[in-house]
Amino acid sequence: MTDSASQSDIDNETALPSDDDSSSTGEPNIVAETPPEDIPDPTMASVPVDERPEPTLEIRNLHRFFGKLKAVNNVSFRTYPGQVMGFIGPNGAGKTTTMRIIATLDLPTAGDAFVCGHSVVDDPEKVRKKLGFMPDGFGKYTNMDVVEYLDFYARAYGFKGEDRKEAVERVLIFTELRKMADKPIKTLSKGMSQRLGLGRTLIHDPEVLILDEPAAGLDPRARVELRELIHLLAADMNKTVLISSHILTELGEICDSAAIIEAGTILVHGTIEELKRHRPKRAADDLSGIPLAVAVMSRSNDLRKWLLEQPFVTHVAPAANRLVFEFAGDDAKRADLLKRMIGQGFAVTEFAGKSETLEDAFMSITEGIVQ
Ligand SMILES: Nc1ncnc2c1ncn2[C@@H]1O[C@H](COP(=O)(O)OP(=O)(O)OP(=O)(O)O)[C@@H](O)[C@H]1O
Repeated sequence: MTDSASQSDIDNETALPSDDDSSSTGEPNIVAETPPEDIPDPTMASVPVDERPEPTLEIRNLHRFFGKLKAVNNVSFRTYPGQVMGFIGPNGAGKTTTMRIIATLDLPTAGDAFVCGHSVVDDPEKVRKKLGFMPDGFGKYTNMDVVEYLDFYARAYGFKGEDRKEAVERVLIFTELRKMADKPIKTLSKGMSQRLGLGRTLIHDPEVLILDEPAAGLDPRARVELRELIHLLAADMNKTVLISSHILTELGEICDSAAIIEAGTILVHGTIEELKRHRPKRAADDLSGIPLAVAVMSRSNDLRKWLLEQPFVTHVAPAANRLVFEFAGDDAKRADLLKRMIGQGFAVTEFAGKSETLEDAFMSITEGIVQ
């Protein structure tokens, strides 16, 4: 897993601009790129560099400034065929700006992105053939039928005759919109409408899919259905999917890795398991530690008071039928704490590390910075 510390190490090694370099002009002053072998790559961490496949999506030192606002500030990552990567961050973090650049709808202030080896700066036409982009909000021509809409996009991508019919049919079947083919778009539910948007993105059978908040506004069933389609695209059809969301838990089940971005900078990039285990670096005088949970058959209030007096224990709080607290001691001290607790006559039924959710990770990694 990479975090902001290692990213800044890379910056120093490659003489990328410090914040101060660009504050007066709003222009980054890039003099060297991150060497490809140093681009964050959590899913390939255990694969020797010379045995790794070619990435289908590679973002290299991407910057996009709007005046002095650093909407995207030195973002780098890679993904591969058959992988789903989550792009997670609060509002205004820089997700859409990054995705628009990958989709060749905007140009970077500095840096580059490569789709199947083609540069978005130098070869946008080649990128567009390989890439499908589903934006946050998209026009739907609501008076058109579903089939007309898909046919329109198939024409736009240059399909003719039987090939066009086949492309539309393939998408209708994949998105399970076949039975809605002749219905006007305005009669579709939000979930169906999002599936149609995904279908439009798939009409030219791209290798890389960029999906900006595709699950926003969907009810739980529609979310599950969309998630299933995205899983199929990667697992069965070997596509690379970059998907953004505010909600980490939503992506946990389908993503191979996720990058958490805030204020234009990737804070952490890792596999989902790595993100769950992530602990922010703490100041030397910060006494808080790993979260633990303890349950007792009775005398919970007494235990709470007792815990508050113990060394290395902080943040004691009741949660459901348990007490949760943070413990800064090592394993031996943790074992000693349990021994003394039992020695005090507490009937302990559970003493364990509190399981971390992706939401816990998101909250501990991001700070709520708004630029
Ligand atoms: N064309 C533009 N001109 C000026 N500022 C912009 C422009 N586009 C985006 N921004 C700013 O760049 C920052 C990043 O915006 P972006 O839309 O990429 O964030 P996001 O992570 O996608 O947020 P959300 O989840 O709300 O969509 C924001 O502060 C936004 O206001």
